[in-house]
Amino acid sequence: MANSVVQLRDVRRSFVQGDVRIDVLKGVSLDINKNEIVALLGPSGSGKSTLLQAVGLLEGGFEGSIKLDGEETAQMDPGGHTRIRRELLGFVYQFHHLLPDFSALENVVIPQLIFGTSQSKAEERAATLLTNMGLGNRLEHKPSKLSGGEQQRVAVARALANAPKLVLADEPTGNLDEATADVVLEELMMMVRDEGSAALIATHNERLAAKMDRVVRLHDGVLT
Ligand SMILES: Nc1ncnc2c1ncn2[C@@H]1O[C@H](COP(=O)(O)OP(=O)(O)OP(=O)(O)O)[C@@H](O)[C@H]1O
Repeated sequence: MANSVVQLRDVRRSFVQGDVRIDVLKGVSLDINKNEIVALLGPSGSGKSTLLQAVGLLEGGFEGSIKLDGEETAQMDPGGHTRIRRELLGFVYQFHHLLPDFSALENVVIPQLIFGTSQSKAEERAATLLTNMGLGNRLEHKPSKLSGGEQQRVAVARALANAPKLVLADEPTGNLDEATADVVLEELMMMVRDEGSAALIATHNERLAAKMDRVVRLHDGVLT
């Protein structure tokens, strides 16, 4: 479908260890439209991270069809997956994973340089994104000089640096106190909307999920 950034059909994933087999995803189908922000809820261990890994092309071992921006990724080689991750996707994790020796600005510049953007354009965009996240006066600060919420804002700016069509976020505010989590999530959603991206955001927080465009729930290996 022309309007869908994500189209999953009957995605399955099992883990086998010794005699034990766990069927985590038992036939997940999902469409996410351009500009749509979808909350992914489900109890601990229900497979939210596993599903994000499938959509993020971060691991193999999945069955079914995973179309991203209309392209079938299931039979692609790892080079194709790397290209799609770079061109289409942005990631935010529960822990920021910023580069500790680099400033906030540099953390948002570096992925753009890897993408092939010029230094000056990358710096300009990084400054704009960080300013929009309320960090205009913290550009030169290293992560250790920033609070948890500020670090996560930098991680959001970094995820959006290459203008991804889809942001995948795994418990992006799970490590923050309630008030900060609310603000950072609002900002993440605002930035995703401003950038014209879509997002799939795994969370345990029903209240925050209710602020998104749509809620899907993983239960017993399928989405409801
Ligand atoms: N590499 C692996 N090998 C074996 N089992 C795995 C592996 N990765 C995940 N699992 C299992 O798959 C199930 C789903 O895990 P997953 O991390 O996707 O759940 P989740 O919904 O994200 O959980 P949480 O909310 O606690 O982060 C769990 O039972 C987990 O133990």
